[in-house]
Amino acid sequence: MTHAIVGVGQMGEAILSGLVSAGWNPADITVTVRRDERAQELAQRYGVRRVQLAQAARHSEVLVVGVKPHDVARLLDEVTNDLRKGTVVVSLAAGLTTETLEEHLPGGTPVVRVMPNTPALVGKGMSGISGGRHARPEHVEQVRQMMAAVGRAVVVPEHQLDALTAVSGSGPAYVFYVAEAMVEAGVQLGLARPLATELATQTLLGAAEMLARPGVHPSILRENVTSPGGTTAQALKTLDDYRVRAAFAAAMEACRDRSVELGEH
Ligand SMILES: NC(=O)C1=CN([C@@H]2O[C@H](COP(=O)(O)OP(=O)(O)OC[C@H]3O[C@@H](n4cnc5c(N)ncnc54)[C@H](O)[C@@H]3O)[C@@H](O)[C@H]2O)C=CC1
Ligand SMILES: O=C(O)[C@@H]1CCC=N1
Repeated sequence: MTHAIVGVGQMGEAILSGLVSAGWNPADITVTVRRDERAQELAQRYGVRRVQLAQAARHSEVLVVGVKPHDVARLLDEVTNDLRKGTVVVSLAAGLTTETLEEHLPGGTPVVRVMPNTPALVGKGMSGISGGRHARPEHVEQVRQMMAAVGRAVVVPEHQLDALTAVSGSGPAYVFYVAEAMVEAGVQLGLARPLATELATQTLLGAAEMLARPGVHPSILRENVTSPGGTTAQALKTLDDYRVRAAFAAAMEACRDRSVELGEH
């Protein structure tokens, strides 16, 4: 019995890489990909075996569906006749509800919806997890353990997954966006690009580690950097003048709404 990943793109590979780095035996993981070169690449990089979709459906304990939301229904329809009774189907797709997923699978199939993020690649992922109608607590726990191997994983009521997507699923992109903005601004100020990149990256890394310590709050950490009448106060006032906080609220609301919309089709 294996864990199968069907559709190994950005997110599927991040989870695969995280699991192998966490010590999972590659022999226990199969991948289903369309292109031969991709199969060879994944075999070389992680030591995993490629299987056809029907075989993944027949022999896996957990089948992770890592294709784009609009490809999920077609894939589940293809899988449904071969699916082993008891296989837990895991969807990574933004928006798609467990109810929709269940409609494309044999009655009684345990379905677990996961909203991961790409830092799973480096073992620092953050996943939200919800079980469908036929997922028993042990199925949800099995998936939680898989995602906990590549970072942190929380079980949440399904209606919260759209909002969770806006914070952690899409969140790494906001951080990369901030990193880009800081690097470009540093270059504008006359710093060489490699130096600006090193300064911004190490600053984000250090700040994130400080945030992750128990009992701290972002507001206190920010205050600790902000000397009265000093440089940071000027920078933060300018961010407020540009309504960056409001922009985050609007961006994350749009993200949540798009997740809901993806689930409606
Ligand atoms: N990229 C991210 O940061 C996150 C993505 N997700 C979700 O993960 C899923 C995948 O997203 P990405 O990895 O970004 O997309 P991607 O486009 O990088 O990967 C999807 C992969 O599925 C493959 N594929 C499509 N149909 C297939 C089939 N029938 N058989 C085998 N392979 C097939 C494609 O060739 C591609 O490699 C999406 O549903 C997305 O909503 C969730 C959280 C974060
Ligand atoms: O942009 C997307 O739709 C996916 C889901 C969360 C992150 N990436």
